[in-house]
Amino acid sequence: MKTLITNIKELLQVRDTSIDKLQGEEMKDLPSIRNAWLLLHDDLIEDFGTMDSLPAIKADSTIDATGKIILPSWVDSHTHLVYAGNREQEFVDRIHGLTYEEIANKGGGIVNSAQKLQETDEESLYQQTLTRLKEVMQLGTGAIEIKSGYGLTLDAELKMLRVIKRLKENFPIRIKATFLGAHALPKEYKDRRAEYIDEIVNVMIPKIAEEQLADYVDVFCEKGYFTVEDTVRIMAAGKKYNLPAKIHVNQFNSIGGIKAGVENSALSVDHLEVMTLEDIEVLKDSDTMPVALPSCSLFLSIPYTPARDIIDAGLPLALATDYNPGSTPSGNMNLVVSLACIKMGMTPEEAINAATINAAYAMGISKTHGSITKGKKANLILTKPIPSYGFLPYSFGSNHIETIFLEGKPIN
Ligand SMILES: N=CN[C@@H](CCC(=O)O)C(=O)O
Ligand SMILES: [Zn+2]
Repeated sequence: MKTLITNIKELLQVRDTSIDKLQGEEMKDLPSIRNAWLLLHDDLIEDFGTMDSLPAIKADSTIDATGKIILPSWVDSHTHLVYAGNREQEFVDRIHGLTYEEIANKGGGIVNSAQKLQETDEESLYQQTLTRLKEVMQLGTGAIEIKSGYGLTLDAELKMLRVIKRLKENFPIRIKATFLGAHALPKEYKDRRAEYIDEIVNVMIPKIAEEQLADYVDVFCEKGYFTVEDTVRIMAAGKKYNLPAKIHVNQFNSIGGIKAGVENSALSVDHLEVMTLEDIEVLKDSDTMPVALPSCSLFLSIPYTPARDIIDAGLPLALATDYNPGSTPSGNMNLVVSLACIKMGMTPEEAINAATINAAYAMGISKTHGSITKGKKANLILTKPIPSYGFLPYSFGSNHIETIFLEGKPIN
């Protein structure tokens, strides 16, 4: 099946050779072709060029994209899409003055979600999650990482990971699963944190690896949650089972999680709202992708990741939503791209690079996703008629998407 798209006002993020990631100055450049054509063959990008050099192509269908822009679909490399119910009450508690930390200390937060999830059967959890997945696909997300971490028992963590596996099987979106057993200390392990880490390392990771339910491991490395030492133990256990790390670090405090992540070849270090000069220094010359989650900063009223300091130091940066019931009940990558420009001083070019090619790197799929490159997946956003690509982050809160193509097929 061949689909030809013609008269594209601008085809964005065109890369002739597949690149892995962009860093520092490179992020300022967003290569594009104006007045372009694009040919899709089954699920892949076959070819593209300028309209004045359009060859004779026998396509099964042709789409005229006059006035419209095409870019690779968003890649959301950090989400907690599987959860039960919601935490609306905590939202209201915060409006009344309680902090995220105070809510967690009185039994709310992650353990609250864990209790709800433990009481929810797998089918209901699957149904609740697929509603969210369909929603983010309509918002232009064409690849997504999904974490466990609201189970906190072997059975409940397996239940979450099985839901992710079913989603992988049933939807055209690319999904990677991350095991986040160390998201919060379960109540039953109060004052026995080392024993919970033992359970994660000796029981949960081997079982999950045996059932091939995860691609990565994660830890919430933060004061009051898990220490750098715990994080290192879990990353080492993950490595043994071929599960690289993607970790939560520096959300509220800088405690050395970034250094530990880099030393253990973490694929990404995520959150980074609180960064020291040393944290930035340690990321230089590493293969670890820093990931910012600006809609979490918006929702919790906490600092935004210092994108300028990171990029101006020559580092790469990726953007993701962090979609979860507590700190970010939104999976809208369009909003994330806008916030990156409005609140983090990123240019539209930097933000789009961060939400496509660098985000693909952060979930280990930059060979197949994140740019318009021959042979990559035909996962695309076709916009409505808009004046320019800068209009996407500028005109925040509006939906500029006309059609989403996943694996070469329109899904809306
Ligand atoms: N910070 C840790 N985990 C999630 C929030 C989890 C929750 O509050 O339910 C995050 O990335 O923001
Ligand atoms: Zn998160």
